[in-house]
Amino acid sequence: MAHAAQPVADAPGQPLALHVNDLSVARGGVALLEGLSFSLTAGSALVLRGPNGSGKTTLLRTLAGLQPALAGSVSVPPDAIAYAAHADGLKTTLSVAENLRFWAAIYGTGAVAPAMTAMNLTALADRPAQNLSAGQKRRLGLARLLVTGRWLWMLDEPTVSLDADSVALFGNVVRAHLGRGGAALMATHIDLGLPQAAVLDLTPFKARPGTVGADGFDEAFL
Ligand SMILES: Nc1ncnc2c1ncn2[C@@H]1O[C@H](COP(=O)(O)OP(=O)(O)OP(=O)(O)O)[C@@H](O)[C@H]1O
Repeated sequence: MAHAAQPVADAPGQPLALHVNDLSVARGGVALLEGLSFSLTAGSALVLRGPNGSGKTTLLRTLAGLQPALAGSVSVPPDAIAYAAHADGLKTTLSVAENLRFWAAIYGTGAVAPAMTAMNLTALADRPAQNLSAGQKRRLGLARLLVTGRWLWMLDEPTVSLDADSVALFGNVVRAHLGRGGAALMATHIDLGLPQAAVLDLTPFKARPGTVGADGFDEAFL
């Protein structure tokens, strides 16, 4: 019987760590990955690799709590995770600074100015998000990570639309996050220049053909 991944709190006094055990994930009623186990500790990064359609986004969505797992356990609850998806999720009529203040209020943090500085947004602080270029929107979506105060970042192709300088800027942001004891799990084809990053190839965890995933889960609002 399929069941959702069970969040398990990290043991008190232990360093922050993500432990994924025997996880199976599906999308659209088709099982994609099965028997996946890995760990990610504070201060480190893990890059997901696998061909298009192999399930990198599906795995990140599952860990972030946007869809249930078919089986397995995840040691970190979704509310410890900051997820930067393909979509930037901006409030289009709010300015850059207002977007960040909005999220900072949601997450209970206040550090908007450093987030704008880190992603080179200060000069754009008063511009409505709907008037930003694609790369500027992406910079704002990524700056949001900094105001979440969450230690575990999950990044789905974070560098899409970014120019070389912005990729380097974001690499610095992730490095600083790791240096503060954060961690990052990411699907990316671009080298962010993270010496701490390990690679997890999802190919060996491809679900057997014909394996049927959970059905009837409504993704319409996710
Ligand atoms: N909303 C959806 N409904 C049904 N199937 C979907 C949906 N979204 C994605 N899929 C399918 O799920 C599979 C895994 O997609 P996913 O986006 O997780 O792969 P990926 O490894 O991130 O791919 P890419 O490298 O192209 O970004 C693909 O076959 C895709 O067509």
